[in-house]
Formats: sequence, C-alpha cells, structure tokens
Amino acid sequence: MPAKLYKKDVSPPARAAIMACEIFNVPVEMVDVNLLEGEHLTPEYLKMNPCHTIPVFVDGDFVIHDSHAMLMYFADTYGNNSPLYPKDIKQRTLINQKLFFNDGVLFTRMRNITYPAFVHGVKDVTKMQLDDLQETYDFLEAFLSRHKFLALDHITIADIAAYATVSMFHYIVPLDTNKYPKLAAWLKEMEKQPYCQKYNAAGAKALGEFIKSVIESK
Ligand SMILES: N[C@@H](CCC(=O)N[C@@H](CS)C(=O)NCC(=O)O)C(=O)O
Repeated sequence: MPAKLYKKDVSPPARAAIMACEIFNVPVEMVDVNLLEGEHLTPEYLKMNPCHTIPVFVDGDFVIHDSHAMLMYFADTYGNNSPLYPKDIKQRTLINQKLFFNDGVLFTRMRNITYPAFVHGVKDVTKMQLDDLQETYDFLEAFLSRHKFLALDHITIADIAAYATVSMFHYIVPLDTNKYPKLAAWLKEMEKQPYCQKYNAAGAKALGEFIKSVIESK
C-alpha cells in the first residue's frame, strides 16, 4: 500500500507537507479531508490522529501527525543530503528552532483568528489577536536581518513551513513594505519558488479571502 498524506489545500501545515512531498519526491497518495463535514472527527481518523488535525502522513503502521516532523522526516529519508535540511548540527538546530517558531508562534497566532472564523463563523477578532499577528512581522524582520532566509542564508525547510503560514497574513494585517523590507523581500523570493506557486498560492489565497470575508461581514 502506498503511503498517504491526509490534507486539505487551504491548511498551511498541509500545504507545507505537500510542498515537501514535491521537493523530496516522496512517493505518496494525496487524500483530501473535508474539515467542514467533520471527516477529521470520525473514529477511523481519530485512531490515526487523536488530535484530529491535518496533515497526517501514514505509511503502514508509521504515522506522523505534525507537519514539521513530516518535513524533517521527508528531508532525512528522501532528501539525499539536501541543503534544505543539512546534517551539520548547528545549522540543523537553527532550522529546528525556526520550525518550532512556526508551530508555536506563527501558526498558533494565526490559528487563534482563523480557526474560530473558519470552523465556527466567528466574526469578532480582538485587538490583542491582531496585535499578536502584527508582532510576528517584527520577529520575522529581525530574523531576516540576520540571515537572508529564516534560519540560514539559503532556503531550508523552515522557510517552507513558515511561508505556508505567513503567506496569508496580509489578508488580516496589511504588510507595510517600508517598515518590513526584509520580510517583503523574503515573501517575494518564496513566492517565486515553483513549489510555492504550484502548491501554496491558491490555498493561501482561498484561506485569506475567506477569513477576510468572515471578518468584514461583521
Ligand atoms: N502542529 C500541527 C498543526 C495542524 C493543525 O492544527 N491543522 C489544522 C488545519 S490548519 C486542523 O487540522 N484543524 C482541525 C482541528 O483542530 O480540529 C501541524 O503542523 O501539522
């Protein structure tokens, strides 16, 4: 049985996993999960992933239910010493740090706004939620002032994970490109990558426009 990736294209972590499958040529069958119809809450799905999130990667009895762990696993298994996830321990640690930053800060702050809007139609976004999202621009600008990309001076899996998340932020909090020139340049550079064009652009736009319309319909 081929490995399967349970995903939905609007989901940032799912998009990161899909892009990594493309980059590292992971032999995998894509399976769409309809969150609005509760396909992630069925007993079969919960058996795979008790946290009921996408993406989930299943290869026989080997299951990964976190996109960051998937990116690391795909790079190590199929990456053939790829510079996207170098073996050097210090470089790796800098990359891991930004993967955790994506999960713990970028994605979490975005999810605090998008999940209630997407799943429960909640239109109210508090000033604190917006300020929290805005502050991530400061963090990213500071990181990108140290290196050309988030962890190192070249693209790594940390950029792929973070770009999948950040590429829809501007629908919620406009990006002032004069105040955040490094971040604007990084977004432009990432946008050019063929795997971002093919597997990220449409999903990020769909999620961004949907959230914007929910918030504006208040
Ligand atoms: N840390 C997880 C987060 C996954 C996640 O929260 N996915 C969202 C979609 S963007 C989800 O499936 N939410 C459904 C739910 O929480 O019930 C990852 O990186 O894979």
